[in-house]
Amino acid sequence: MDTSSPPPSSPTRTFSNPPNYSFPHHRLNRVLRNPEKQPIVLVACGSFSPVTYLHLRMFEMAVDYVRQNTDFEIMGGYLSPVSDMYKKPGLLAAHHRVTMCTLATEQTSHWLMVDPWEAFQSYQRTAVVLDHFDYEINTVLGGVQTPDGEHRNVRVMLLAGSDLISTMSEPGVWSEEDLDHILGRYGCFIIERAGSDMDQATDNLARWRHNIYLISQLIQNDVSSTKVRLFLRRGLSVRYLLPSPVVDYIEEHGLYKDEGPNASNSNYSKHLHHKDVEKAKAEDKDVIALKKT
Ligand SMILES: Nc1ncnc2c1ncn2[C@@H]1O[C@H](COP(=O)(O)OP(=O)(O)OP(=O)(O)O)[C@@H](O)[C@H]1O
Ligand SMILES: NC(=O)c1ccc[n+]([C@@H]2O[C@H](COP(=O)(O)O)[C@@H](O)[C@H]2O)c1
Repeated sequence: MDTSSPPPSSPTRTFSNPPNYSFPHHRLNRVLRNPEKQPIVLVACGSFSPVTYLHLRMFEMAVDYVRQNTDFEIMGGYLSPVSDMYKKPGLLAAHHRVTMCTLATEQTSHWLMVDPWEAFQSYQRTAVVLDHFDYEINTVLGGVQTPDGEHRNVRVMLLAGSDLISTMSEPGVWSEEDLDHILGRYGCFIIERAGSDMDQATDNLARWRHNIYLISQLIQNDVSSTKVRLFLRRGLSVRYLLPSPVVDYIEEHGLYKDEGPNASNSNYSKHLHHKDVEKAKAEDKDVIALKKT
């Protein structure tokens, strides 16, 4: 899939919703605690196949960073699982991924939510996904209020790992207009990821530096969905790497026993990111190590 085709500008954007869709906002905080702060919402886009504790930890790391280093106040956090049309290897059907994310957020967090908007329709670029959040929160819901009842617009911000941000310097993956839209208009928090150099990842994004917040992982965690899928294929335990309800769901439905529908997807591999090549190499090494045991 060519993920870099040029966007329409957001003011004229119209959004197509999946059938029976309604924007989840049951945990969105609608009143700022501190009127001096700028209200923000965190959005993590990804495969979440399956969701891991690390995906959830990213939000908690962002909370600590925001409190200690910024004048933002976080009003809510969303996981936005990608569409099946993304056709990434290992991508399980959207209904399973959305259910696992919902189990994880509803049962282990009191503030995170899952938005199934992009999951249940054609592929939507990240710039469009952020516009959708902006539209739902600021236009449809009318933003948030200060304790005195004054209206405030919420700033939508992307939350991502440094591997994702490093793909922003790879030709053909993101369009320049989308980068300007995502990093110029919205901004992002980048979580350090083992094996991905944060400085290198952001070197080519210098013009948007003021909108890019780098968050170091003080406790290193390199759990990835790829490794979890590998373990499951090999019949190894993944308990305590993922929330228990997610492990139970995987077991009940016998998920990830084989490589999945997009295992040798040449369409995706045309745009295979550098990080995926590295992951595939690491996975090969892990398979060899596991075979020896
Ligand atoms: N260990 C990690 N450290 C930092 N960020 C991470 C980590 N794992 C995932 N992320 C981030 O979480 C977001 C969602 O990622 P995604 O679901 O595609 O995860 P993934 O674990 O990289 O998946 P896969 O292994 O299938 O490629 C991305 O922004 C990704 O960079
Ligand atoms: N041009 C784009 O909008 C673009 C390009 C690459 C990845 N992404 C997004 O990044 C997320 C994670 O992708 P990967 O799992 O391939 O790293 C997905 O939600 C995907 O839609 C968006």
